[in-house]
Amino acid sequence: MATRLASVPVAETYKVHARLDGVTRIYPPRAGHGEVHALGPLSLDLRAGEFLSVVGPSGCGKSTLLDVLAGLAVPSAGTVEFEGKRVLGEVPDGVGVVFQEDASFPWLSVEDNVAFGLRRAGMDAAETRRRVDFAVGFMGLKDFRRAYPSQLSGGMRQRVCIARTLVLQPRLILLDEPFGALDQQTRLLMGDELLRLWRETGATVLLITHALDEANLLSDRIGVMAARPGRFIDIVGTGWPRDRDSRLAERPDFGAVTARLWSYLRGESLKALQGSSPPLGGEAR
Ligand SMILES: Nc1ncnc2c1ncn2[C@@H]1O[C@H](COP(=O)(O)OP(=O)(O)OP(=O)(O)O)[C@@H](O)[C@H]1O
Repeated sequence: MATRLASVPVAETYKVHARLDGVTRIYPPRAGHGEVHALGPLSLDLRAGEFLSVVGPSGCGKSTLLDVLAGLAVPSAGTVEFEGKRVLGEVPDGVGVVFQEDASFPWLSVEDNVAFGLRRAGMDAAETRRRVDFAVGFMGLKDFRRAYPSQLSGGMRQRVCIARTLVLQPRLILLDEPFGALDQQTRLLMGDELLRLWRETGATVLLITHALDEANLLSDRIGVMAARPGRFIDIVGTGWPRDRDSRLAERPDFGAVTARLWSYLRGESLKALQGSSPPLGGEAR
């Protein structure tokens, strides 16, 4: 039986884990540019314990959606809730965020990087050690715990960043293109790691990605966004088993889901390139 980081899997406690309701985000004008209507109106119910990916053309508002859900950006209209409480301008307890860029601190060893957030929060040394040991072992970094980021590959540095989020015992994990800078093979292996993390912690996961195959492989549902301002065109359910891994791509029915995603995105990507988009409803529940 695998060790769970969260003591009770979220799916046993909540049905809807996080909710965006009629959310828009408009960036104010800045030097030489008018305001930017980046997002919405958009609604989404994130189901407890699911793995949901979001895909969409470049600049359609995916990162803005994640920032608003994480409490890192305040919506211009609409509401955001996590575990039934309003999210108001700060990352709620229980939410962990992983970004694309290598956010490890180069002057700290792997274990000090992983312990950083816990120490800053004033956690006692014994509990910090227990959690760091678990996260370092879970992410396959045991032999590198005293190494510095400059001594690690890009994939391993990204493991450090995930371990740093994992020690916070997040019940909702938000990832913004976490594997964007990695080569294809490392990306596939990291995808398998992420699936294992999702299964064994029982957390809810929302992943932003450009890679349609990655979204297909990893997800229970895939939200497809229209060109800016980002709204959902559709939420595609994959129906894949929970104990999936990258071998899923060998199934004959795998390609049909990716093809469906691409059929949506082809037109939207062209619109994004041409700088226009049609009015859409934006409801996805
Ligand atoms: N701070 C800001 N001020 C003004 N406009 C912004 C700001 N941040 C983002 N934008 C604009 O909002 C739109 C959505 O940006 P966002 O980064 O959310 O899109 P994205 O889908 O994540 O893009 P990509 O796929 O290229 O990473 C873009 O047109 C972007 O230029």
